[in-house]
Amino acid sequence: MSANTTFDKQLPVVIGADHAGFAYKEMLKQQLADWGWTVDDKGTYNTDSVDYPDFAHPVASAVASGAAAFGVLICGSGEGVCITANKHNNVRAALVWNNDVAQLARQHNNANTICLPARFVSEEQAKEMLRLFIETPFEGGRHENRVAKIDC
Ligand SMILES: O=C(CO)[C@H](O)[C@H](O)[C@H](O)COP(=O)(O)O
Repeated sequence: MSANTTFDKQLPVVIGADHAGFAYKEMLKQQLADWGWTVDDKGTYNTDSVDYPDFAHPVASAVASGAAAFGVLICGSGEGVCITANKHNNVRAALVWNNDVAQLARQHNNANTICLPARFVSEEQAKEMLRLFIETPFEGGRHENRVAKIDC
């Protein structure tokens, strides 16, 4: 399986998770490295109970500043990290739970951060959704103006 990209491969991918997403983060880090990405891991680094904003904010900051090509966030439902990341201007974090949503988040929303629900999808599903997210380009057209209106 390849992962051709629509993102800038000169930049690292930034990744973060809470305790519920830790195992998936480790698995996805390896997958991203196998696809040729440099990965900037913002934690957490074990399964001790933690607060998801402590990891979602650093990931979102790296995406917002342009230091990262895109962000990957994982928690139990994906909701906490997604809500947190979307507080940052220039971050379009998408909660992705199936393959179609992974593609639509890129095609229609030009999402630059993928949020995955570790407690509700398998590791294989998570990998495939990440691959589709990376490989799917933004469609532009009628979506350009809508995306431009998101930040406030
Ligand atoms: O933020 C979340 C819910 O929106 C995440 O799913 C967290 O991982 C979850 O709340 C953690 O739950 P726990 O009972 O503290 O493990």
